Amino acid sequence: MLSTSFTRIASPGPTFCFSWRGSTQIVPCAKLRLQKELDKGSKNVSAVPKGPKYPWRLRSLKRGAKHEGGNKVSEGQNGNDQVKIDISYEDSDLLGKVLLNGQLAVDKKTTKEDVEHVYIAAKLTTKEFTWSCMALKLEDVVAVSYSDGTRRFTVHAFPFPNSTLPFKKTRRKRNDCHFLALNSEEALKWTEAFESLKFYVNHSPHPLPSAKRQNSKLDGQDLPSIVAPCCRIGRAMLVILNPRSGRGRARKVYDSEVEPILKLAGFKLNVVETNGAHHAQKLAASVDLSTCSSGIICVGGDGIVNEVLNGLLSREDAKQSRVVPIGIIPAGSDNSLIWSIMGIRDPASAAVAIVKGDLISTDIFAVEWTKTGDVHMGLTVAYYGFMSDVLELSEKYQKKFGPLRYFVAGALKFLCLPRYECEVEYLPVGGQGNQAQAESKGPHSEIFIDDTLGDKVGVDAGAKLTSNGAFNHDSPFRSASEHDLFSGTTDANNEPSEYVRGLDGKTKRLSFGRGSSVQSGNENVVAVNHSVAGATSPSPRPRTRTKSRLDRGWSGMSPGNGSLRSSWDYSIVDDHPVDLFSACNDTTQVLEAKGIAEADGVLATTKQGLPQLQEADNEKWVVKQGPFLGIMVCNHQCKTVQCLNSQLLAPMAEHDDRRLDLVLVHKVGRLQLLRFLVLMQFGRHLSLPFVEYTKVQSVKLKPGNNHHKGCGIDGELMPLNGPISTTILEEQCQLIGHSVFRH
Ligand SMILES: Nc1ncnc2c1ncn2[C@@H]1O[C@H](COP(=O)(O)OP(=O)(O)OP(=O)(O)O)[C@@H](O)[C@H]1O
Repeated sequence: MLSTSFTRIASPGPTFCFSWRGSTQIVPCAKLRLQKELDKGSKNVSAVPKGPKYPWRLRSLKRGAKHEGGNKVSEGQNGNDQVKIDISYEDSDLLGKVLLNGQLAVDKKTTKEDVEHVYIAAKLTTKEFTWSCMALKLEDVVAVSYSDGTRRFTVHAFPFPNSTLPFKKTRRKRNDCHFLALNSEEALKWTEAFESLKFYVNHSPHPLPSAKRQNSKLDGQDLPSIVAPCCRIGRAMLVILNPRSGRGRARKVYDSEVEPILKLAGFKLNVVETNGAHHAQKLAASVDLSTCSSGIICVGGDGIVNEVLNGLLSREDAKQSRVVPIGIIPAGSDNSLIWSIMGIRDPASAAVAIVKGDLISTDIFAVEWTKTGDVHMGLTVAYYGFMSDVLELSEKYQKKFGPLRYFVAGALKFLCLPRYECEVEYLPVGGQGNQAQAESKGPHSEIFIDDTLGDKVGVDAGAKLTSNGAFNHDSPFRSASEHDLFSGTTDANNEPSEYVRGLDGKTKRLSFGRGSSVQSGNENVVAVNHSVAGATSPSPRPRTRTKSRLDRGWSGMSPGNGSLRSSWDYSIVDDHPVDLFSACNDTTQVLEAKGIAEADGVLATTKQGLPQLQEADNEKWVVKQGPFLGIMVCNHQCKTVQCLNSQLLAPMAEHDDRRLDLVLVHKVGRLQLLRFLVLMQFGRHLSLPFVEYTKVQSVKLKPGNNHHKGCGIDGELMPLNGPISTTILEEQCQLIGHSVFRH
């Protein structure tokens, strides 16, 4: 059902309102056109809103006539003054299914006896509540109040006020609409209809009958003759509020904008203010879950949500705590999580979303400190480099500048732009690794595998090799499965291709398990480290050999883009440790070592059927090292509300795709960094040649010998005193709310 109406109100101009997807819109151009038509006294009214937002068309609608499609056009009571066009699209679900039709009067709440209530047609659909030409979107309705046994009820809504100014920030405002039903049974029907739509009904007792009321004719009809609907049991929630969030106004925001909504909707709230860092984490780790059965609401920034998540997941009863839903009230500096996932950034909208009670499953990533085994979970982004330095510096300015502290710290860091040496290893999703490499436009010179050869063997010809890739034996980037590989398993995917099968014996041996490509920033040499079992494998002897076309072709030559995990590389350096960040100019040494290792038939002898082998079969780790400006591992788009609305760090990220989006920003000068920051405001920074973007399953990072010893996880500064690895967890967490993009 699509309802369209335009009304001439007080001033001469008619307003043209139409409802589309449950929202009432004013169309200025249509308004003008309609006004012209009406002023001309034309009997034909043509309103054709254009564009994808308004896919329907009204053409040549004659007042009082029947539209060709059978849609009824009814004339208003006052001739030209009010015209209501009611277009029924029976098959469409624009305004939802009709639940209840009836007559209601707007309760003027006056004590005067002689006030006459005019009953008008009202309708409740699954999307809207309409009476006369007024409409309330149900997504704005929070609760209904009903005085038992009377014919009065109130619908509490928090809609956005209509604003004609495009840049004006609008806030939801409370709008209580009071109604009088024809009798108490009718009133109960209405409240029951709302309740069937999962709205909370506040039942207040019948007001004590005053002498006046007892005499009243109307109240005679109010006598309760039916049982009141049973209202839902109040939902118990723990509210953890960070009073220092944002500009330190979280408490005020909560009291004025959030609590009234939650209380109206029947929530039982236990509000606790944090008294310092990690308080929220401790609370979430120790709270009795039965006291917050409906979830925990975090009032603050992303940091407080992160603390609550980590607290919940650290519990012994993790099975139960993991499913505790988390609600977010954005009162912090940034609130990237709720803004990116739900498109909500004002506290009242967040509260309304919590009231609706929908759940959004969101991926969780875990950052593990390899040396200590410590794990910290995150929902938004883990980063290292410029951003973590800015975060570190910004903490100094928290009190002085509030949310602006990031700008101040960013500007200061920008002036003394450091370089961040580190090694990044990642596992791309679905063979993206090679593609990512092929498309990589980094400023470093790279050597590509011979395209012709690559084509011939049916591998990704784009796989490229750069060098500098020597890794220490004790490289941290070894997960459980890597250890298995490390202990000498081969990759099943590294069976020789048809092409390789045709090669001579030595070359054939050399063709196993290529593909771990190492990209370095600066050197245009090739390093393909291939190796095998540490302890059990014979010690590979370095041998000098010149780089041949065939040598270059080794990398990535296994069928199906088979690449060996880079962990294979470590073992070869086992006996020949090479400083990670020293330029490995003598790449031939590495190549040679690889050749020897394989020539010695180590691969064949070390294959063992370890359980993780299958899992590792198709994994192709890509290693990059060199100076970077930033390494960001994003779990969602990472929008921020700091600058423009269009700013997003990872434009292609999804919060629930079980993937991480890796953004690598190579080291560039200030001007280029400025370009990056500006383009990021429009989400167009990926086009820059020094930016790489890959969807990954896992990322490992080993910081170089920098002075930068911090990384950020969801805005929390963490020490980075060793290598870390970031992976998506199997489990997801539940955020309370829904995406506004859905509507
Ligand atoms: N009472 C408190 N006093 C000082 N710090 C606190 C207090 N409560 C929590 N914190 C710390 O403040 C950190 C940041 O809080 P939060 O993320 O809520 O606000 P924000 O930094 O303003 O917002 P955002 O993270 O979105 O930028 C939390 O991680 C927590 O460690």
